[in-house]
Amino acid sequence: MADSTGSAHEGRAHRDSDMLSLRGSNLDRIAARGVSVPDYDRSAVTPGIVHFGVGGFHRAHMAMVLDDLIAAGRAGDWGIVGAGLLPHDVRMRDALAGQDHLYSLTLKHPDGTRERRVIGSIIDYRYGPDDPQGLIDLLGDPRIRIVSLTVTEGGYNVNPVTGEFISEEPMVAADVAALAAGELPSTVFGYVIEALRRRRDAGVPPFTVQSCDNISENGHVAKRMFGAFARLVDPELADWIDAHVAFPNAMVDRITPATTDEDRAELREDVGLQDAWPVVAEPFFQWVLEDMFTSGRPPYELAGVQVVEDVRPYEHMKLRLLNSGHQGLAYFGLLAGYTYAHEAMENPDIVSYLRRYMDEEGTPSLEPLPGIDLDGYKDSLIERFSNPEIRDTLARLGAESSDRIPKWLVPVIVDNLSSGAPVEVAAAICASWARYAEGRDEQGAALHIVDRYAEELQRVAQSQAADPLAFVRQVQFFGPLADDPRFTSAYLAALGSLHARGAKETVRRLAAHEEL
Ligand SMILES: NC(=O)c1ccc[n+]([C@@H]2O[C@H](COP(=O)([O-])OP(=O)(O)OC[C@H]3O[C@@H](n4cnc5c(N)ncnc54)[C@H](O)[C@@H]3O)[C@@H](O)[C@H]2O)c1
Ligand SMILES: O=P(O)(O)OC[C@@H](O)[C@@H](O)[C@H](O)[C@H](O)CO
Repeated sequence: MADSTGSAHEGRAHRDSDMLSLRGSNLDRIAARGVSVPDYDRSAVTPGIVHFGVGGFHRAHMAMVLDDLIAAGRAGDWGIVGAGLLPHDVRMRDALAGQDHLYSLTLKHPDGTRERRVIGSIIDYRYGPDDPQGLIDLLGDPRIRIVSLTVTEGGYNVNPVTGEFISEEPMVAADVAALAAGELPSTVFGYVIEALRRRRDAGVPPFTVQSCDNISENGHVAKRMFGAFARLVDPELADWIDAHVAFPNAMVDRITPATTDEDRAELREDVGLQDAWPVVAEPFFQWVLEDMFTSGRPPYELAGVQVVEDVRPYEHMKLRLLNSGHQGLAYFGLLAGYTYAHEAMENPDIVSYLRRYMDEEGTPSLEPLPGIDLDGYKDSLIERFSNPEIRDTLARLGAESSDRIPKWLVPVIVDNLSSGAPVEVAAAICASWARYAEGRDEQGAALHIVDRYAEELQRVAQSQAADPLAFVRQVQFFGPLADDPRFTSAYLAALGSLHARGAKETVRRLAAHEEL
């Protein structure tokens, strides 16, 4: 395995004349500066995986695992070809193309230590619109045995109320029409389904579709959504996919904030390395993966992946404690005037209120987790959220809330209402989203809401002075919660307190179990 090199973040200034650009021919010189580099022959690595959605997370997680395995001589035929479909993906195409598809990964420890390495497992990158036929041909190549995804929660096109595929989504409808007319696709659904059709017709075994997104039962969701798209195109193909293509479930975990210019500058100053798009992440890593693959898989377990029969309990633990905990941090934190996750975690009331959510509401909604030290897990979440080096922004955690709250937090509330467990803190988190969606902070400054439904959310939130339940009556996000008095009484108390007393005092009361 390629060892990562630990070093303190020294702030040592490298001069411009000293600067190394990241490319294959510079790897020895980069290694001499204490950064571990791929010590395998990258030209001998052949493609086995096409990954859609090469962002920060894929490069901090799955691509690192493949880099470890290739370095260990166990996955030379599992090189990754990245694929991007959205207009902004040209930036990733150009950044990677300019550096032989290499990039650096920096793990930031809470004590300021950095572990830096160069990852070599991404061997090529295709931006779909440049050459759709080329991408389809690649997906049809028998060497490609896995198509993996980090296309975000919204990328699966699920109607949050019905759980069904949104077939009228314009890009999707256009792709269904394109495939019916024998034209090339443009969405991930179109590429994957058309490639599977071609493989079936050519007698090439199908690839596995391996989701790495933060969605409960992500494999099942992917199977249903890709299946629904296929059914719109060709019901027989849909039946064949249903019978022959594996969609394993997975729980994935590593906090990976968006890369900043400071991260690029730190790399130049500390190492003298010029990387167009480095990745930074926390040291913690977890990947629990269902062992269900259509055409083989890399020996993931040799690189620290937990390959198991049933992922669901782990997924629920993570989505309902970590990701819902992030939602608990984001809106209260932003309203209280914090910018970074670790800054908000310096407020002991925020820590206690989050712990109350995890202990009293997240935990009772979980199924038994034999062999898991749940208290230790929750302690570690508090530590991870508090890591001052990660500089994860509350804005990142609070973006696309309409994809996150319904998938992570609403299920906790629904389960607890049916089991009789408490929902006060989860209802307060919903209220913090509603208050945040009004678009003004407590000083009256504008909040920049990043959400594909931002306009509608803001319009509804601004009507809640007159109609305080308006926000949770949006059934597309909250289902029938507005009809349950146990939920609405807690929600209204929290929303009223946020308006009357502000976020910090509301959190203090929640932490202290005081009336709102
Ligand atoms: N960042 C983390 O801490 C983290 C941790 C665990 C899991 N994840 C999962 O990974 C996902 C991506 O996170 P990231 O930090 O890499 O984000 P990112 O913004 O860096 O990358 C997201 C990628 O997905 C692509 N994408 C988005 N919508 C798409 C669509 N409809 N079709 C095709 N491609 C689409 C984007 O173009 C981009 O390439 C998250 O949404 C989450 O599900 C992230
Ligand atoms: O990236 P998202 O959209 O799934 O959600 C934001 C964060 O909660 C998430 O990225 C966590 O950092 C991550 O799930 C940790 O593994």
